[in-house]
Amino acid sequence: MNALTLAEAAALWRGILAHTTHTIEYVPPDTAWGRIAAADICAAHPYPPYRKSPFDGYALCLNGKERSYEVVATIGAGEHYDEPVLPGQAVRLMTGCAVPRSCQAVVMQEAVRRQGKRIELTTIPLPEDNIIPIGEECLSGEVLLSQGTYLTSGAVSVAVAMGNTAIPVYKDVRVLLVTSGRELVMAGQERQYGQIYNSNAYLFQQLLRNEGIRSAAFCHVSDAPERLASEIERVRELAADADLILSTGGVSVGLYDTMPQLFQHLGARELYRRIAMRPGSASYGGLIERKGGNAVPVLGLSGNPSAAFNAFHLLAVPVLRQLRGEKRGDFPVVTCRLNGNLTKENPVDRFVQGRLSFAQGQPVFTPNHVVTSSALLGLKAANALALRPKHSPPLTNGAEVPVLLLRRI
Ligand SMILES: Nc1nc2c(c(=O)[nH]1)N[C@H]1C(S)=C(S)[C@@H](COP(=O)(O)OP(=O)(O)OC[C@H]3O[C@@H](n4cnc5c(N)ncnc54)[C@H](O)[C@@H]3O)O[C@H]1N2
Ligand code: MOO
Repeated sequence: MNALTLAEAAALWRGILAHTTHTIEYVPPDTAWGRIAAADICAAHPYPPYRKSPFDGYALCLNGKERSYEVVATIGAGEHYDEPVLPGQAVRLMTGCAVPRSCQAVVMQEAVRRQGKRIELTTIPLPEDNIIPIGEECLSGEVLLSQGTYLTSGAVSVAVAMGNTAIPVYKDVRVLLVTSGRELVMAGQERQYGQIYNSNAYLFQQLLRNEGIRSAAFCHVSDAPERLASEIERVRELAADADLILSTGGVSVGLYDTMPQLFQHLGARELYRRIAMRPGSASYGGLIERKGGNAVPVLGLSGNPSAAFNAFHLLAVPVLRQLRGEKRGDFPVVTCRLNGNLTKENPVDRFVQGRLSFAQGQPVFTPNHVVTSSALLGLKAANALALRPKHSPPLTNGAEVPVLLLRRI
């Protein structure tokens, strides 16, 4: 059986996906969240675009050491006052207002005494005091978000703030998610003895959303031999417009582990059948060539929940990010103090599931209570994987351990 290390599999996918053709489309900002910038997104104007007041107060046309000013106008944010303001005159203005051109400083309203149309300053400001200059944060034409950036809500807000109305993004990747096994029932269905809920379907759908995939096509196959032919046809139809096929379960050596067979019928060329890591070693990789289009990666991940979670992050996320055109898609590695013991032998690379948290400001890794492939309950809080390379020694409480944080930072 063809087993690769995780590094070998990752390099194999990187090489294959380097040939991916990405299509650009322009979308309204409210649909850009989670998409990947398909071009550098630039500022259409400087920021701020005008001399801006950070306070509710008064803009002054300075008049030497004079403390008494005449208030000649009042403006709110969005309004502007274009009449000349003479030395000794002031304009009452609100936070965010454009400071009138002939004013040199702003004073907060708390720093003046107002009487009728006049104000009395408690201190005399210097020129440019309390005025945010044009272009303090960026100049017109500056690159705000480079091509390949994952668009967070903050990134989208910046693009909008800087005058971008149509956001260039890569056409989204269509994912087909397949689960397998007669023992599985969906939430809300009646569970018979010997059956369990199809929790991976819900796990993967949300993990895909975290990656910006709003909705994935979903299909469950029973793994019953007598249904294989019809199920292959059903998956074939759904797979016709998929850019990535992701499955969980049915990839090991059991009699009913029929996913590799199913993938073969879809025209997949097998790349590997096993990854030298724990958990998640039961893992299929394949590729379906498409005439005139990108080849479709097929990732058949283990059905065991913990193994599936690990393999999703370690194998599927890098593939998905590259397919979507994201640059810099790696998870960060954080050196943590171990809160617990990692005593298992490591005959192959091991990725121990657990939670990264902080104690007195220092990162701490707490392994899940049960760390087998089939473990389930640790998933409720797992956000990290401790890296235990092949042949690395056991670690005890308090030791330093490198940890992959399964989050974008
Ligand atoms: N004789 C051998 N048996 C097994 C081997 C082996 O090398 N020789 N490998 C073991 C390893 S390691 C793993 S991991 C599992 C992987 O099995 P599959 O990926 O084929 O998955 P299934 O057999 O379909 O299911 C395994 C386990 O997970 C449960 N499952 C499956 N799908 C879901 C789902 N969508 N939601 C929740 N739980 C799911 C399933 O009921 C099984 O309990 O094989 C070992 N066996
Ligand atoms: O593939 Mo299994 O998850 O190694 O444990």
